[in-house]
Amino acid sequence: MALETVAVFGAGAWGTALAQASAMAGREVSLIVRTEAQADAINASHANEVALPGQTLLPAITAKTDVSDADIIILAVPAQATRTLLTSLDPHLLSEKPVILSAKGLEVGTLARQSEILADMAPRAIGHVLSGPSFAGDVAAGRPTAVTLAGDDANLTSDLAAALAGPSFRPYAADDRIGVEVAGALKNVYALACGAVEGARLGASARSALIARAYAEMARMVHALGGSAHTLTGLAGLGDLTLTCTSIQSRNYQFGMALGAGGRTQEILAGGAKLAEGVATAPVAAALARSLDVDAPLIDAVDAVVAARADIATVVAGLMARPLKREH
Ligand SMILES: NC(=O)C1=CN([C@@H]2O[C@H](COP(=O)(O)OP(=O)(O)OC[C@H]3O[C@@H](n4cnc5c(N)ncnc54)[C@H](OP(=O)(O)O)[C@@H]3O)[C@@H](O)[C@H]2O)C=CC1
Ligand SMILES: O=C(CO)COP(=O)(O)O
Repeated sequence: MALETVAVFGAGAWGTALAQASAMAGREVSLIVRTEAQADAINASHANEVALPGQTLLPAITAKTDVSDADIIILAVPAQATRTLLTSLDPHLLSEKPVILSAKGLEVGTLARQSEILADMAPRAIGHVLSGPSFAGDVAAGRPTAVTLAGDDANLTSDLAAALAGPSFRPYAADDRIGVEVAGALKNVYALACGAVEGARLGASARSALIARAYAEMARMVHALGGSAHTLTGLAGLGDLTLTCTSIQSRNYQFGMALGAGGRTQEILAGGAKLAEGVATAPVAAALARSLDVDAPLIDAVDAVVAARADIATVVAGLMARPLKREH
């Protein structure tokens, strides 16, 4: 299968960074934007000043409002927009093509993972999931980054990883799509919690305890959903959980800090917060845990705080008062 040309849908921070990584790997890239004005601005300046200010984009990237064909399709819109985007695309564009899902979130209403949305909307597409510790700014600037790329066909996934790999972007091929995408979605929920710990000044010990217990909870969720808990030892699990749960660069962590400082979700959103996928995913993950009968006290705690059903002090007291148990 030819893997020369790439179309990236979604010209936010992550879509632009993945376009840049693809261009660094030697691919010819179409970055699909929503308006001609956006396309003109990006092509004239060789930069996406809205999404990634100050970052020069490689000449192999052309911004467009549409594309008729590409060997590799990357979807990089927010998790809640993936279905709408897929509704608008010509099914022939995706048919028998590798489609890489890069959003990290679960769909409100359906509780669906990104690859379930793709299977629903474009059953002939060959779904892959890309996740791992990777801030858009780092990837676009060529700072060393490693991610997981999971798909069902081992040979194709390895070929895709090779087609996107560059001197500073290293995708590891894997086969556990469920584990990779559940990890990517849930780490945003835990990043809200860790940010809240910081915002409420509960201390570094609390944050590390939270990360370790989040890992255990995530393993229960992945297992219950049919993925492999072993996947969590890798980039999409441990790698992204530690990055997002400890870095103030993370938008989810920043949102959590605002919650921890006493802000309410609606106020923080109204104040112009950047995209924090965990806000939409927390109630979905909580519903999923209930439907699977998985014990998920941390997801429940984040859900309660995000929905303003409880304050941080109350959920922390509740977590600390849970019956003592053996660690494993
Ligand atoms: N930023 C990062 O470091 C990383 C982000 N991700 C994930 O990537 C996903 C996107 O995040 P990110 O790029 O940062 O978010 P941004 O908020 O920077 O950008 C989102 C982009 O999606 C576009 N968009 C929204 N809805 C649609 C739609 N229906 N059709 C077409 N385009 C649409 C927006 O377009 P418009 O501007 O026209 O509104 C915007 O350009 C998230 O799931 C995030 O978790 C993953 C790894 C790293
Ligand atoms: O997923 C990311 C890094 O791997 C980006 O995290 P935020 O969306 O929290 O900024």
